[in-house]
Amino acid sequence: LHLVLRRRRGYSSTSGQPERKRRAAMRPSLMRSASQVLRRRRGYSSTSGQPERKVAILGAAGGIGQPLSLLMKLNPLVSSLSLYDIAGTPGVAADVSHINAPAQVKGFMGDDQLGEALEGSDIVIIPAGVPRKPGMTRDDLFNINAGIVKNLCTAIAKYCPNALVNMISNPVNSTVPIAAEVFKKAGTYDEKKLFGVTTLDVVRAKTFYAGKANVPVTDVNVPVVGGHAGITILPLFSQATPATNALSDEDIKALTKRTQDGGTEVVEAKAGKGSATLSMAYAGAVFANACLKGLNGVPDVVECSFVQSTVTELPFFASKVKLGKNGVEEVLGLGQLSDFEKEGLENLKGELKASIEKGIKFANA
Ligand SMILES: NC(=O)C1=CN([C@@H]2O[C@H](COP(=O)(O)OP(=O)(O)OC[C@H]3O[C@@H](n4cnc5c(N)ncnc54)[C@H](O)[C@@H]3O)[C@@H](O)[C@H]2O)C=CC1
Ligand SMILES: O=C([O-])CC(=O)C(=O)O
Repeated sequence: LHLVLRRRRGYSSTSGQPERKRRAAMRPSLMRSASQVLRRRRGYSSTSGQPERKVAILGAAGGIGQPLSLLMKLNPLVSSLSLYDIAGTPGVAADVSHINAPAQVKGFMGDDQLGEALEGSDIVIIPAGVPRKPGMTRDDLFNINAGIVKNLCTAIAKYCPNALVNMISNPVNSTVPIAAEVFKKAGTYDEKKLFGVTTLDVVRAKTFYAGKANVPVTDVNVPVVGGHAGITILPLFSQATPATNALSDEDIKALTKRTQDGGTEVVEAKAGKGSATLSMAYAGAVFANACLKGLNGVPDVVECSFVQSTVTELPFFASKVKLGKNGVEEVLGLGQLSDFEKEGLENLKGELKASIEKGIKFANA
């Protein structure tokens, strides 16, 4: 009886090993080791079979940086995690490095370690810079954050010009154009590799829609287009899935406004102690994971992001983007818009254009 039970559970009647293992053991060992050597030479990990991927986080000791470091350490697609900040990274790196997940963690602090932090990176995530306090707009952060982003991007152009850049630092509507100009000047600009992270807008739109439409939040998808500040954030609830006719025009207006003001809602609730950090770390990890999957050749990876674009007359615009082995594979169009969304689109263009131009002007000053 014991033997019959073991066989039913998938154990071989002869070796006593589970069938899976026994089949692997029968493969010619020479062929196996030759293919392993080849895969390792091509940059594949010897243990996971995934390509080796290095992710650097700049601003890793901050409110977003710390939980984002934790989430990226937990991502099985990351083999090397480089944590950079102007202060505090030795502690964050030591702490995160004790987690028994595969990524090798190293901390880097200060300008002279920035090059080493960046070298060989496949993805650089930038949550460096100051956050808002109540009463401020994201544009009020420009004076400090524009310079920080400019310096960090100058180093990226030098040390890892082929990396995908995930820009979180605000104002995203200006910091992404700043990065583009810095890379153009350095001769390294590739529009397929520069992303403004707008995933938190999508995360919020999904959560708020699910709550109002009373549908399971994990099933929900909502594209969010435009930019990442106030009215430039345009959720397309007419394209939300699962579709519902339970929402009135007033409901859609209220959901749109709540999504646009989501950042301010958190800033006010934190009452001077910064802006969204935990939900942003989650959103940043979702977007970086999508970039990693794209790099690794997973098909049909689509996320919204603020990228160089011809979807409208503006040079940068957030919309659905298909991610691939080189970053952006395709910038997808807006699809069918409701009249309310068409009006929102026209209304956002002035502010978004001005923010983009402000960034370009700063980088070239
Ligand atoms: N894209 C988005 O959806 C969101 C963007 N943000 C933005 O993210 C940025 C960071 O926010 P928090 O983490 O809350 O701020 P924080 O002040 O807690 O952390 C920022 C970190 O950046 C570091 N830093 C400053 N200058 C640096 C430099 N030159 N190189 C490397 N690191 C440097 C600081 O030392 C600090 O550890 C802010 O600009 C905020 O507005 C925040 C939430 C959402
Ligand atoms: O509102 C802020 O300042 C931070 C941010 O971008 C967001 O939470 O969407």
